[in-house]
Order: sequence, then C-alpha cells, then structure tokens
Amino acid sequence: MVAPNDDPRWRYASTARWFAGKGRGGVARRIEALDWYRAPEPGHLGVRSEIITIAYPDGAHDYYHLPISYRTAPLSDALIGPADDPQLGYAHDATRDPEAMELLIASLGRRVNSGDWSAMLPRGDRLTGPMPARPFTGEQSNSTVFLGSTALVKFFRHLEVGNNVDIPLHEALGRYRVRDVDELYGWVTAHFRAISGRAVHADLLMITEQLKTLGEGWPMAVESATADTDFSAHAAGIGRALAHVHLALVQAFPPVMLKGDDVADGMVARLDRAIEAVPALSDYRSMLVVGFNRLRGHRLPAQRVHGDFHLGQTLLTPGGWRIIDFEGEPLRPLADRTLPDSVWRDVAGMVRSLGYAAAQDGSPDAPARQHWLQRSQAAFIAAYLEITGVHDQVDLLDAYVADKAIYEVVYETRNRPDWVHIPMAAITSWHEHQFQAPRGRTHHA
Ligand SMILES: Nc1ncnc2c1ncn2[C@@H]1O[C@H](COP(=O)(O)OP(=O)(O)O)[C@@H](O)[C@H]1O
Ligand SMILES: O=P(O)(O)O[C@H]1O[C@H](CO)[C@@H](O[C@H]2O[C@H](CO)[C@@H](O)[C@H](O)[C@H]2O)[C@H](O)[C@H]1O
Repeated sequence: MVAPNDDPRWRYASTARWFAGKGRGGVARRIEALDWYRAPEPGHLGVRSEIITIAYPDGAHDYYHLPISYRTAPLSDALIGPADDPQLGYAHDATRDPEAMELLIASLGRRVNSGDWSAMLPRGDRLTGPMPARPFTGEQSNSTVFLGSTALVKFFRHLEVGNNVDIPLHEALGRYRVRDVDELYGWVTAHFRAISGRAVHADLLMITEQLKTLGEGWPMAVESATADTDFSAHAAGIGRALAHVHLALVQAFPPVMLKGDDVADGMVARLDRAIEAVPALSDYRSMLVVGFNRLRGHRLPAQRVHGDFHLGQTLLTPGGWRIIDFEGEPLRPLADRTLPDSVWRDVAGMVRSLGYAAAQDGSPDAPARQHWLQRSQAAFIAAYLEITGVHDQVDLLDAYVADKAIYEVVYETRNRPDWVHIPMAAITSWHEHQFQAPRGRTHHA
C-alpha cells in the first residue's frame, strides 16, 4: 500500500485549483474511502467519495473531498493515477468522468442511506430523464457539474465539519418560497471519524436547479460600464432580488442586535490583520478607524445574509435576476460565515462589485464611468430600500464598503495582484463616498 503522502490522489489534490492549503507545508495523513455509490463490477466502473485528511506543521487539519471513479482502463481527461488497490485499476476525478457522474446521481435515488453517507433528495422528482453530465471548466474553489439543462451538482472540496453554510440557506429560502434563488434539489452528507477519533459529519455535495440564464451579472455589467449604457434597470432588479432574500432569511433564522462597538472592533481587527498581509494599507489606517468608530454607541440589527454578494453571484433569467452561491467569503473562517451579520454586508458587496465593473476599461475616474457607477449604485440601493424599508440605517453602508474593500485588497494580493489597484483606489478615495440614498441615523444604544 502506498503511503498517503506518496499517493497520486494527494499529488492531484495538492496541485488542484480548489486546494486552498498551498504553501502551508501540509502532508496527507489519511485517505478514507466511503461506501460505494456504485461498486465496480466486471466491465463497469465504480464510483465513491473519499476524504483526504491533511495535517499542517502548525497542528491544524483539513479534510478535502475526492469523488473518485475507478476504471480498468485510464480515461485521459479525468485520470489521477493507478489505484492503491491494483484490482480497482485506475483512479479518476469523478467530476470529470461523465459516466461516473450519471451513475452517482442515479444511485442517490435508489439508496438514500449507507453506513457512512446519506442523501437527502427533497426534489428528487426533478432528477429524472436524460441528464448528460458536463463539468464546469472555469476557475472554482469547488467543482460544479451540469446535469443536462436540468440541474447542477456542486461538489464541496474543502469540507466543513458540521453544518455547511450554503445548504441550510438554500433550504430555508425554498421553505419561504423565495423565487430569486436556485431551488435546492438535494444533498449528500458524509459521516466519518475526524483525525481526533470523534464522529463528525460534513456535506459532500449539493444538487440545485440549473437556472436558464440569459446573461451573467459580471460580464453584463462590465460591458454596460465600458459602453456606457444604462444599467440601472438591471441594478434595480438585483437590489429587489437581494431584498427578497433578506426578508426571508430574517424570518427563517433568529435575528440579533449587535453592539456597534463590537462591530467596529471587528472591523479594526480585520484591518490590522490585512495590514500584516498588505503593509501598504497602513497609510490609511487612521482614516479608516475614524470611519469605523462612527459605529460605536449604536445598536445594529443582524441576521443571516449571503456573505459574499457580488455580480458573479447573479444570473439573469427569463423570470428576472437570481442569486447563487451562499457560501460566504472564502477567506473568512468557516465559523464566522454562519454568524448573523448586517444586511449592509451584502449591499456593500454589490456596491463594490459595480465599482470593479466600472474599473475594467482602465479609466475608472472618467466622468462617464463615474456617472455610470453612481447611477447603477443608486438604482440598486433605492430598489433594495423600497422593499426592505431600512432607510434609517443607510449610514452603515460606508463602513461596510470599506471593510469589503480591505478584504478585497488581501484577496487580490493573493489571487490577482494585477487587480489590487481596484480595491486600493476605493480605500484611498473612501472619504469622498457619498451614498445619497435617503439617509438617517442608526439606533442609539
Ligand atoms: N443554479 C445555477 N444555474 C445555472 N448556472 C449556475 C448555477 N449556479 C452556478 N452556475 C454557474 O456555474 C458557474 C460556477 O458557479 P459558482 O457557484 O459561482 O462557483 P464558485 O462558488 O466556485 O465560484 C458559474 O458560471 C455560474 O454562472
Ligand atoms: O466567487 P467567490 O465566492 O469565490 O468570491 C471571491 O472571488 C471573487 C472574484 O471572483 C471576489 O470578487 C471580487 O472580484 C469580482 C470581479 O471578479 C468583483 O465583482 C467583486 O466585487 C470583488 O469582491 C470575491 O471578493 C471573493 O470573495
């Protein structure tokens, strides 16, 4: 048997786009196979989920999900390498093996329970008929596979021990019949032993409705900003969709009141961590802290929110704008992403995203681009406020916009250094922000 650290499955995982532990010196401790979705038979492939445990020098552990198909002959596009057990032939990334995908989905309908995984298919009735599998090939932190034009399967790669962020939000929005999101069709949960020996669970995948898309928010906004066409009707549609989502989430999960002092402390602490990663931010520390301090002495309503709302999470369908991907910010610790937060977190996300779109042609300060941006942001905020009616809290937006731009500076430094100037410009000109939607004061404590 090959040691986990020399196993081709670890070599594959450690270099994959979705592996977030690169550069941390992790080693593979264990690769655990769950029960087969479909066991191999002579002449037929087998497919199952496997969980790889990675140990880091600082004592931390991560669990990553490897959906693996085993074939007697290699399939070039999906090949990982020879199987650990020679009888199984060759290991493949099942998300890139369409036949394996179709067998996996079919098996969920037949077996809803096995010893170490369980499937919940509240809308299993939608998963019928021919659904040829097609992997999404874009850059992703998870792996998505489209099933015909019916559904899509999102394979979580970095497993969250305990409750996943995305599934309960989708489930609640479905219960409240919110039409502004994709419908949840089902999910699969693994039951396994953590490295400590403790019995734990983690969600392996979710299956949702595949929306019929007329366009995607990000390229549409970039094109509109560059050509200087009016985007305000679309921005308003996005604002309405977000408002419907927030109104349902505040009913589905208990809202809380946050102390403005705690929120300000959190923002300052995030700023200081960001300065460690990007020292150039320190020039703006005092200006930003003065802004965050304006939250002190207030009480701020908080609830479950989207958490990473930007144009890339919006799709235009024949029925209007839809919102996808409720996983929160990938750089934020998992435990934080399920905490109640201000609705202004999401509003600020879209305000920033429109700013990114306006910066794409390289002249964000051109009067036409500034006009496009102000008109789009105002239409988005006005449509949101018209439905939610939270006019009395608009003051908070500026602080959340800065908090988001700080996150983006770190995100871009790590992922797209050529883009750092976009959020940096938002920070250097932050004092000029004027969100002119109806303004008022926040609640005093
Ligand atoms: N419900 C859906 N219907 C149709 N397309 C979708 C749906 N969800 C995601 N997509 C598309 O799949 C791709 C990846 O989606 P996303 O969930 O945003 O990935 P990630 O979370 O890894 O960024 C995007 O092109 C997106 O437009
Ligand atoms: O889609 P994810 O949940 O992985 O979000 C991360 O990646 C986003 C980039 O794809 C990043 O968004 C930033 O860039 C967008 C343009 O590509 C822009 O519209 C967003 O406003 C900006 O924040 C997001 O921050 C990050 O969490």
